Parts: sequence; C-alpha cells; structure tokens
Amino acid sequence: MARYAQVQGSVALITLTNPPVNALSAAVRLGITEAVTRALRDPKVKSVVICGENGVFCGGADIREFAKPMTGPPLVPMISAIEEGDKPVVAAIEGVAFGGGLELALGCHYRIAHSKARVGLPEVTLGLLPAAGGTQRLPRLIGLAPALELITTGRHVTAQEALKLGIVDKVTDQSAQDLAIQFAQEVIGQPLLPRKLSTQLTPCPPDVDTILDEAMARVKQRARGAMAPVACVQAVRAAVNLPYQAGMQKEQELMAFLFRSSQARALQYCFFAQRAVGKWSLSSGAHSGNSKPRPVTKAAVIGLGTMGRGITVALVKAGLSVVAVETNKKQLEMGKQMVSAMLKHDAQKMNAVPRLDLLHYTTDLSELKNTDLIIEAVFEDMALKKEVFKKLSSVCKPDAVLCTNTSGLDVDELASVTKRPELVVGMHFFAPAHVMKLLEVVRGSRSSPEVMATAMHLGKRLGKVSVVVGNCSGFVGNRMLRPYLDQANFLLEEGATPELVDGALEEFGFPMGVFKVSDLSGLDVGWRIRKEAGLTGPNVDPKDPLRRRQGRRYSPLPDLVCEQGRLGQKSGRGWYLYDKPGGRVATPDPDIHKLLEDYRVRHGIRPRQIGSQEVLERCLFALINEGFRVLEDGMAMGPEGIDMIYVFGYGWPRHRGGPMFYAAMVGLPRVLERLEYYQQVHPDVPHLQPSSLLRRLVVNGSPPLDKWRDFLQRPHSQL
Ligand SMILES: CC(C)(COP(=O)(O)OP(=O)(O)OC[C@H]1O[C@@H](n2cnc3c(N)ncnc32)[C@H](O)[C@@H]1OP(=O)(O)O)[C@@H](O)C(=O)NCCC(=O)NCCSC(=O)/C=C/CCCCCCCCCCCCC(=O)O
Repeated sequence: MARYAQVQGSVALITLTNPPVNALSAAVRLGITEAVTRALRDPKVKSVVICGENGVFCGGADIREFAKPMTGPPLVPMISAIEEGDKPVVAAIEGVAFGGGLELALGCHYRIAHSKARVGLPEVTLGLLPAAGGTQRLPRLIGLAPALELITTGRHVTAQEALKLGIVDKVTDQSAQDLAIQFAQEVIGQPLLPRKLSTQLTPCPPDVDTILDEAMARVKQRARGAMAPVACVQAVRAAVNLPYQAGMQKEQELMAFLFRSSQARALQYCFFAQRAVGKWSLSSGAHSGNSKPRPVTKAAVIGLGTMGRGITVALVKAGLSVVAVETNKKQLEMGKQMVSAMLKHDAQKMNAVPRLDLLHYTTDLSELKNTDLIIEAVFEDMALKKEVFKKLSSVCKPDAVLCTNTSGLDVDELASVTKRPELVVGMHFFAPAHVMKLLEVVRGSRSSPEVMATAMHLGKRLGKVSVVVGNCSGFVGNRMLRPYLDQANFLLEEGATPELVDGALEEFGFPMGVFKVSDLSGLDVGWRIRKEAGLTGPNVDPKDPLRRRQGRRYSPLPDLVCEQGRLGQKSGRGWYLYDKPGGRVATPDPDIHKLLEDYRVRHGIRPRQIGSQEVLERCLFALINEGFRVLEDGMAMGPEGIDMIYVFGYGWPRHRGGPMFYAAMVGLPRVLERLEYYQQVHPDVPHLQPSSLLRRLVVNGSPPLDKWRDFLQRPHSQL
C-alpha cells in the first residue's frame, strides 16, 4: 500500500498506492510507517519524497474504516515520526491533499504542489475535525484567521491560493514528483528545525481573543446545531493558548467526542449516499454502468420564466450551447436581460468572461431542429405542456431527447403526445435552478435506459446531485412535502402560531421553517394547485364541510390567508409581516394571530399548548411515513435517494442525514409508536396511518437502513 524506491542515488521515494484516492487505510498507514522507518535508518538515504499513485496525493483517512474498530498504526505518531526525523521530507502533491492527506503533508518539512492540485481539511463536513495534528499545525503555518476559516468550513483551496497562504512552498505546471525529487536533493543539509511545525508558535495578532470569539459566534450562527464547527474553533484556540503537546491532547479529546456522535455518522452517511445515488439502476437491469448517455452539445430551454432562466444559466455555465425559446416577446426580452445579468454576475465572481456567445434567443420553436436535448420549462399546466410536447415532437430531430421540468405532473401523459415516448424524461430542477444542487430525474414508464443515462450525465455536468425517481404525483420531494405542510396547518388550527412551528423546525436545523418558506415561495402557488385539485374555490364538492375535503381532514387556513391578499414576501404580508413588498425579514404579525383566534372560535376549537416535540413529531414523522410509502411504491431506488433529495432540495439539516436516516437514528419502533398515537388522535388524517413497510421493518427487528430494500414487497420498482 506504499511503494518504496531509492531514486537519484540518495532520495527515498515513498508512493501511496490505494486507488482511487490513496485513502489512508490501515494498510497504507502501515506501509508509510515501514517505509519512513526504512528511509530514516538507511545511511545512503539523505532525503525523502512522499507522493501518491495515479496523480492523486491523498484523499485523507479512509472514511469507511470509521465505522469499524481501528486497526493498524495510528496517524498521529506516524506523522510525528516523519516530522521528528533528521532527514528532509518533501510532499509532492498532485490531484488532492485532503484531510489526513494534508495533515500528512503538514508533517513533511516541505510541500510542492502541481498547479491543478487542491488542498483542504474537509473533516468538518464529515462531523469531525482534523485530528491528525491539522488543528495544531495549520495555524502555526499560516496564522490564526486563515486557518480558522479553512478548518471550520472545510473549503478546498487551489494550489495557487495554497501558495499565497503559505501552505505549499512551490507550485509547478510540470510533474510535482520530479520537482520534489530535485528539491529534496537541494535541501539536504539545511536546518530542519524551522520546518518542523510542531516546534513553532502560532503567529498571534494582538486581537487574538476577538478573532476567536468572532469565529465562534460565526460558526454557531451558521452551524444550525452542527457540533463539529464549534469543536474546530475550540481546537484552534488550543493551538494559540497551549503548547503543541497540550494542544494535541485537546484535539484528541474533541475528536473522541465527535467521532462517535450521531452527527458524524449522519454526515459520513451523506458522503456515501451522495455518491451512491449517481449509481442508478432500473428494474429492467439497465444501470449506470451499462447504459451510455447520448452526446449533448446543443440544448434548448422552452420558457423563460424563473425556472427557465435558471436552467439556461446552468446549461451555459456547463459550456453547452443553448437555444432559449420564449413565445411571448416581452417575456423573451426580460428573460434575456436577466439571464445575461446572472451570467455576468457569476463570471465576475470567478474572474472569468461570461459565455454569452453560447446563447441564442428565439420565439420560434422551429429553430430547434438541430438541438440534442430540450428542456421544457413552461407554466405548470398540463394542457399547455402537452401542446409544447406535440410541437417539439414534430420539429425536433427524431433522436432529440425531450425533457420536462414539471414539478409533479404526469410524465407519461406528456410522453403520450409525442412520437418518441422512449426519449421523454423528467428533469425536475429546484429554484433557483442555477444554484440549487438537486435534480430529480423522473423515469416515465417508457423512458429508455439511454435517455436516463443522458439526463443523469447532464445533471453531473451541471454539478447537480441527480436522483432517479418514479413518475408519481409530486415525484418524491413534493409528494413527501404534502403531509408535512398539512400537519403544519393543522397545528395552527389546534393552537400553534407560525413562529412556534417555524421555531421548532429551525431549532431542528432547517434554515427556515415551513411558513417562512411558504412566504418566500409565494402562497398563491399552493393556492392555485389546491384550486385545481378541487380542494378550494368553485370546484369544491358542495357536500364537503369546510374542514373536510375528499374524505379527509382539510385546513382552509392557507386559503383564508390568500383571500386577504397576503401572498407572502412579494406582497409584504403572508404568514408573517415584512417591512415592504419583497422584504426579507419576517416578523410575527398580530393580524395573523387574530385571524387564527377568530378561526378557532368560529369552528369551536379550544386552543391548546403545543410544544416543539409535537411539532417535530407530527411534521417530520408524517413526512417520513410518506417516504416509506415512496419506497413501498417503488418510486425511489432506496432511502439514500430520498435523503439526498431532502438534504439538497429541501434544506433538511445534513448533520441529521436526511429523513430516512433520521428515522433510523430515532428508532423505527419509536416512529411507528408516535404515528400510531397521532393517528388515533386524528383518525381523519390518512397520512398518519403508518406505512406497511415501516410496520414490516419494525416487526423484523428494525434492520439497518442499507437492508431495507430486502423488505420491499415485489414486484416493487417503478423505475
Ligand atoms: C475529491 C475526492 C478525493 C475525489 O473525488 P472524485 O474524483 O469525484 O471521486 P469520488 O466519486 O468522490 O470518489 C471515488 C471513490 O473513492 C471513495 N472515497 C473518496 N474519498 C475517500 C476517503 N477519504 N475514504 C474512503 N473512500 C473514499 C468514494 O466513496 C468513491 O468510492 P465509490 O466509487 O463510490 O465506491 C473526493 O472523493 C473527496 O472529496 N473525498 C473525501 C475527502 C475527505 O473528506 N477527506 C477527509 C477524510 S477524514 C480525515 O482525513 C480525517 C483525518 C483525521 C484522522 C483522525 C484519525 C482518526 C482518529 C480516531 C479518533 C478516535 C476516537 C475514538 C473514540 C472512541 O474510542 O470511541
């Protein structure tokens, strides 16, 4: 796992060999330890170079090992032995040096990086801290403020920035390994002590306490309950206040606390789940490994509303040539201006030139003859979308892929109006589409494996986390949202306020509670959907009482709020009050409290005290229950897909792993017991009826999440 060679007569070359990222597994650590001992003992060796095979230095500790009992030599003494040795050691960094990989490099006396290399300490994103000396050596090397920023955010830096910060000593466009070997010979005999970071003091500005206090306040505010960033600041504080060995002791103590935490487990689960969803498979046997994507060089977007503009920007940023179609001339002009502005803004941030040359605007669908893939993003109306698809089917080349950005309409119904249903697929982006990482790729019953591969591959090019889902109403994300929203409204009826419900959800870790999100999105969106579904407005069955629709409990509260012209942020009033239309700062509104009180009086509801626990259980367990139904219905490949949808699309706190992971952490028997309880209290809410899959899992001893698939009834997959 580490190769040893002697080169140029006196240089020992140690190469990490653990593809694909040379993670520091037990075997690699053993290999490095043995190789370093050999090099330090061999009198013919005067200096050492450490590098990684296949153009990657090291992706850090082996994350898969964290779930198992530790074996092999520990990292800390391994790195100390390198630093303490009396021969200069040079790290040759190609590809990446992340986490333990950078800590290994910091234990070396010199670091040389390839110009395309990136370095960083991303442990915080895994619920950990850089506990192989990273929190003690990096501040000593680059100073307090930059070290705090890198360690608490896990941000990756380019070789050029690493050079400026002083993390690396040289950057080369040639082979980092060759330069390191040459450099290792040049530094033989130079004093090593100043290069041993553990012997140095952290450079301290006079306002050191202020810097640390501000950093702590900042991470607490951003962390939304995540513990690792806070522990990172505490560890870096030790690098300032304590001698190196005591600082290391503090680093280990903090790591021991984080290492076994549920947050670390959740974040590490997310790391692997994010990668797992890219490896899709269909019930037909087609999968990401055997299905080839079609080449896409020219794409089109139909409709330049909010979604269409964001999708256009995302495509151009990925280097695709894009035809943007908008039949309404005024809307086209407005769209054009906004797309250009967004592209210019992004390019400015990255010091690049906006690729406006990749764009062509038109009102004419017949200009799509040569496009490889078209994304329809017109108004969410089935009749309109069908009309567009019919036209696309006749004007586009026969093998062009037709995608819809619908957020929940039937993809098969759209495919049925084309002459190529096998080339139709859903690509459900989330607003703003050029920013949000999530993409639901919706498989219609006739979507071909090739077309799935094309959509998934395009998602990857756009930098999205793409998840394959089945074609059901609302797909996965929005389908699970409905019971969550319903419960939030029912809680208002029963005695809660918007700020009480939102407070509990924000305390849980959501960036915004459900009512603030609704205000942000615009309350009229849901109102229109409810009208179309016959839940409110003229199509309501006259026999239905006000708080009952289609055989189940219904809360008309959101409709009443809309009827008062309170449409959310855009009108300056929604569930909250804003300082002006378009204002962002929500304040609780006495008028809403009055509306709720009057409503309860009118309907004879005695308000009761509602606590955070009930808010969380009712909102989150109802959502989770629908997640089990999604699995049972075969609409998702597995719980990982659902979790990634919620983490990347709906603000579910990553340190809680996603709803299905959270359910497993809470304990499935507990989730089942609470759902049964609430269902008894609210028998007219079918969403609270526990799913059969949840019951089956509990009966079978609550197996771990990666075994849930074994308990699905077959044939189950709609994918
Ligand atoms: C940028 C990457 C490296 C590569 O990206 P890309 O090219 O796109 O490829 P990927 O698809 O992401 O990855 C390819 C496959 O490799 C797998 N992978 C990647 N990195 C790792 C890794 N570090 N470990 C294991 N596996 C890894 C990945 O899953 C893919 O596999 P597959 O194809 O899906 O099967 C990118 O991958 C990346 O960013 N990787 C992660 C980098 C990272 O986060 N590194 C930090 C790791 S944590 C670390 O280094 C910690 C160091 C401190 C060590 C402390 C030592 C532990 C002390 C224990 C304390 C004990 C307390 C005990 C208390 C008690 O007693 O209870």
